[in-house]
Amino acid sequence: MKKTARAHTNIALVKYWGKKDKELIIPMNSSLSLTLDHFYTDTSVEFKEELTADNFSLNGVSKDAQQITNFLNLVRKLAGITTYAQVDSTNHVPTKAGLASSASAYAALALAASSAAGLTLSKKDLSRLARRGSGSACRSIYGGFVEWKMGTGDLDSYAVPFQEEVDWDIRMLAIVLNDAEKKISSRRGMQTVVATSPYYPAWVKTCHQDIGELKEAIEAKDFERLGTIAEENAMKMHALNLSASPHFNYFQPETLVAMQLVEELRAAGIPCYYTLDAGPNVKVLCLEKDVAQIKAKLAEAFNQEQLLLAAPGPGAHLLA
Ligand SMILES: O=C(O)C[C@@](O)(CF)CCOP(=O)(O)OP(=O)(O)O
Repeated sequence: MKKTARAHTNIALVKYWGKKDKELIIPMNSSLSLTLDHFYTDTSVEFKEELTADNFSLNGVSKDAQQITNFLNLVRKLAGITTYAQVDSTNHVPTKAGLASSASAYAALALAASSAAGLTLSKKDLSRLARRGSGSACRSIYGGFVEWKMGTGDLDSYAVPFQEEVDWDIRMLAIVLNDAEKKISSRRGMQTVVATSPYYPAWVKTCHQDIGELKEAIEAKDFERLGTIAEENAMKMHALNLSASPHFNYFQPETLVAMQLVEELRAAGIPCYYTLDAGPNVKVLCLEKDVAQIKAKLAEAFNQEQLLLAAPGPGAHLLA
């Protein structure tokens, strides 16, 4: 039976940037993210006896299905089936531009594939399954503020909702600088820093502290504190990249221009903070009431269609 699921991407405020176990995708530290409404993936899966291999299409274009097959093998094992599947995915996320399209993609695939295979997984087990596709995907099973508890292995490394109903006018304004493929994949980037950055042990320690303080800031609705923690955590993550060997970074000239404009806005009294992932895009954390002024300032360097506004979004759910 064909099943279709929708999952939204999430942006980490305390980042996942390094694996303890590459095969099972166990992280070196816990992370905490905000699921967004604007960017999502719709994926349908149908297991069909007549297929002789898995078929995969992305945005209507047939793609290599190897990664999908590796993931579906986990589902087939759980369900005790050997049938191949037709998988069709539509991404409403600028692909591979650091907007974590893999997060929404694998969360939607986990839900659609497990449902189509006749499984009714708990959200915990759905999060564990999504994690095997892409680490950050385990957080997109839930909406709002979500914590990925690092755990020690496959059984206890999964996301839990921290605050699914966000009654706060917090917004994320993504400045899409370049929706081309990013230079260094997240997978390769984090592998390099774990192996070579002298700052890596300090990163793990600081994330543990940041998560505790971030939770306090969310509970207190202290936006300045939340923004400061998120912005500084992102900079610490990118410091790992700059201190790796070979060093690398995801910045483009426009990335620094965007960061500077946000700093000028803050100096003018508008609370807004930036975060960056494995791409040149800058995401501005702000409050609904300040969006117009922030967009006006960013217009100094970017046109309006580059500015994508997102609010807190829902967890993964079946559409059909
Ligand atoms: O989302 C975050 O916590 C921070 C990042 O987005 C980068 F800034 C990491 C995303 O890594 P992902 O694509 O999940 O890696 P995978 O497990 O190797 O597939």
